[in-house]
Amino acid sequence: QQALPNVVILATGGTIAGAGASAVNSATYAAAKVGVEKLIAGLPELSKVANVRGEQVFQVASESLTNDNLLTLAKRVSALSKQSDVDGIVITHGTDTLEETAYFLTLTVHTNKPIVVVGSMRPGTALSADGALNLYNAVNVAGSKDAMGKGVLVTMNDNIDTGRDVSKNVNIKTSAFSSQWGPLGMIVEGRNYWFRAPVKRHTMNSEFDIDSITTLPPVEIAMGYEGVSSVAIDAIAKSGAKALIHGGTGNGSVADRIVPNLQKARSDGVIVIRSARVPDGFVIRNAEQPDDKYDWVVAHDLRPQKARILAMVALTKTNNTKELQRIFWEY
Ligand SMILES: NC(=O)C[C@H](N)C(=O)O
Repeated sequence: QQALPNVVILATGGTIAGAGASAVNSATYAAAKVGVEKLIAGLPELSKVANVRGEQVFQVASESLTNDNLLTLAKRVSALSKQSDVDGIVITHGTDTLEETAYFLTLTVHTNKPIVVVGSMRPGTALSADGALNLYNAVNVAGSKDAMGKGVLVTMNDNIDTGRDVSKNVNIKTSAFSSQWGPLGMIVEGRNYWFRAPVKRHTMNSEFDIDSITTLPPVEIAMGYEGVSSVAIDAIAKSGAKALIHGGTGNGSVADRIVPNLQKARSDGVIVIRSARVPDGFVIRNAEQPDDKYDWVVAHDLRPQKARILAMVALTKTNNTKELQRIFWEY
């Protein structure tokens, strides 16, 4: 229909494409089973809000996605966003790493058009399955003029969150996703209600562009915990990783016995980035550790898995630690 927006659904798998043996199987099921055409056919309400077409990009549970998958998906999103017959793009995705893909797209796709990443916590075969409404909301937001220029968005459980801030904070339950700095708004019966807009650099305003990124450097994560040893750090430093994210305790603190190992990693050329394992953590530069002296970078408010995404993207442009720190403040 001419008056309706054109929305493309890129399907990648996950629980939103999952199927269980019975309606009571909300947690025991196989992810990534149902194809995109069947997802669309199962939701006739979509045809009233947008001209929808689907593409099956992958069919995997999101915990198994790779860096190459990320590049393939982002390049497809970028190409579609340049087409005049595409008004918005929805990506159906498993929820386990949805926040990482959403942040990667936020950083690398240059467009004002709405990009919405969506998943579900229950397979479509389960009682009170959440995927249909989440997808309906995603298509609505992707086809909305008022969603333009707000970066990559996530529509889970009636909320509209930014791809940058949102994380999976709960499993099993449908209230899985939330943002440290709050949602941007919510969607009810196909209408968007906005309350705030992102201020961190994203999409059109990003210095990174997926069209000129061909590979991502290896970046690994080592967690901090009581009784931590240097085993993970030493192994990562020797692996050829370009950066090591330390998911530190509390304010991104580092056990005194592993500080020399991190210093050694840095002097061997590995970028050391201090993050916090606290879900709503925040790392202050030169608090807890003398980052200037050690030439380390701090991850600002990013969780280890989000810091890894930004580090990979940033390292495609620079390995200067001052520049990397600027990037961590700005994105
Ligand atoms: N709810 C989900 O989608 C979980 C699933 N393991 C996935 O990420 O693909």
